[in-house]
Formats: sequence, structure tokens, C-alpha cells
Amino acid sequence: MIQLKNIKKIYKVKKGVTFEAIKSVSLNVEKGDIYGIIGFSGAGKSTLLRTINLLEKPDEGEVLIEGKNIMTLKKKELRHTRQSISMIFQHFNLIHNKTVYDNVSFPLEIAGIPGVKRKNIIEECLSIVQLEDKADQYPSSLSGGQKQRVAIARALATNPKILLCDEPTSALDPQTTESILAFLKKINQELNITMVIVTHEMDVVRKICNKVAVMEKGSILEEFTLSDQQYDPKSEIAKLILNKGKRMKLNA
Ligand SMILES: Nc1ncnc2c1ncn2[C@@H]1O[C@H](COP(=O)(O)OP(=O)(O)OP(=O)(O)O)[C@@H](O)[C@H]1O
Repeated sequence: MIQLKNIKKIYKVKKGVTFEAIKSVSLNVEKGDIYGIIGFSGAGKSTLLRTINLLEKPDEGEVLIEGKNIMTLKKKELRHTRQSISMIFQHFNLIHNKTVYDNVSFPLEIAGIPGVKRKNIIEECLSIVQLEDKADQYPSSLSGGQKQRVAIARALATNPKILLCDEPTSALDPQTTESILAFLKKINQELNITMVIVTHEMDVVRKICNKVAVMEKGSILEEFTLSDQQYDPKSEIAKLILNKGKRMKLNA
């Protein structure tokens, strides 16, 4: 479904100084996966995630979506592929001067979906995240969890095949985190949406991911399937995910 092949991302820090944020990373996400990317702050997780929809253009390597290298697509085809990839963020990225309804409407307007059809999609998406009653409210009147649910509804509006989640629960308390993770799992199972989730929370990986890659300093240290009982974890993070390590925090 998603293949990253030898992805490299180099940032220009200042004149004559560069920083290699991603160092030749390859990974393979299969259809239906909830694939976690975990690691310390600065490991390159968000940068890697953003290469999947080319929000960050890799300096080297290939990004394949359903077998197609999207780095070589023409503008129109790339726009079409991008519409099948939605994204949610740690700080929700809602439009503050638009209502909940209009936030969900926004990507549909851009995609040129006409009136009645648009209304039906918006209502359906709001009902999936159980926010029909908040349609006329503005984001400022919502809790963090409700804001993330609006962001999820907006992400679903374009009927994506892939949902990229950048620290989706990092701004939420543990109880709200549980509920957002439950929504994401439901969406993965019922709408068959493949997900990639960047997180520094081991619990997020344990609770909803079926596979995980551990990143450090721009590279993937190891990746494994969570149900693999025989897997022998190498990094401390992997040991902790599998309850075989000492306690530590990743976002210190
Ligand atoms: N636009 C940029 N210009 C220069 N350096 C950047 C840029 N974006 C990211 N970096 C650097 O690339 C590295 C990886 O950043 P990235 O945000 O991908 O890490 P991360 O693992 O997601 O961290 P966090 O968990 O703190 O969000 C960091 O050292 C960061 O400072």
C-alpha cells in the first residue's frame, strides 16, 4: 500500500550547513495496517510521515502508493493521489473562524463536490465521530478530544484510503486519548483505512498498532509485528513496548 524506498531528507540549516534528518529509510505498510512510528524527539518521525504525501519532498528515494511512484506523477494525477491520503495533527489544525460543519466541508469544496452530495458526506462524517450535535459550533467552544474528532471527520470527508496521524493524542489527557484511539481503530476496521501513526507514546502503539518501526537519529533501528511472540527486541523502546524493558520517557 505504502512503500518508502531509500528515503533521504536533508535540510539546509544555514548557509553551507546541512542536516540529514532522514538517512536512507525504507519501510513497507500493507493495506489495513495501523503502522506506528515511534522514537525520541528529533528522531525524524514527522519528517518521514510527511514524505508519504510529499508534504516533505525527499531528496533521494521513492514513495510508492499502491505501487505507483508518486514522485514522478504529473500534477493532476498527484492531486488525485493526495486526495486519497488524509492527515491529522497533534494540534488539530482546524480553521478557527469556521464552524465544525464548515471545517468538514472545506476539503469537499476544494474537491468540487456539489451541494447536496457534500451535505450528505458532512453529516455522515460527523455521525461517525458522534458530533452531529456540534455542527454549528466553532472550534474554540470544543474540548481537545472533540477538536480531534472534527479533524478526523474532516480527514474522512474525501473518502481516503490512507490516514496519516502525526502525534494524534499527544495534546490529550489519557481518557480522551483512549476515546480517540477507539475511533481510529473503528475507522481502520470499518472503513478499511490504512493508517500510519507517529507517536512518542508506547501505549498508543500497544493499543492500536499491529506493526511498529522504532526510529533514532534519522534511521529505523528495527521494525516488528506486535503479535509476534518470538520477536527479540533490540532497542530499549522496543523492549518497553513489549513489556520487556525498564521504564523511560521518550519526550523528555
Ligand atoms: N524545516 C526544517 N529545517 C531544518 N531542520 C528541520 C526542519 N524540520 C525538521 N528538522 C530537523 O529534523 C529532525 C527531525 O525532525 P522531526 O520533526 O521529523 O522529528 P520527530 O521525531 O518528529 O520529533 P518530535 O517528536 O519532537 O516531533 C530534527 O532534528 C529537526 O530539528
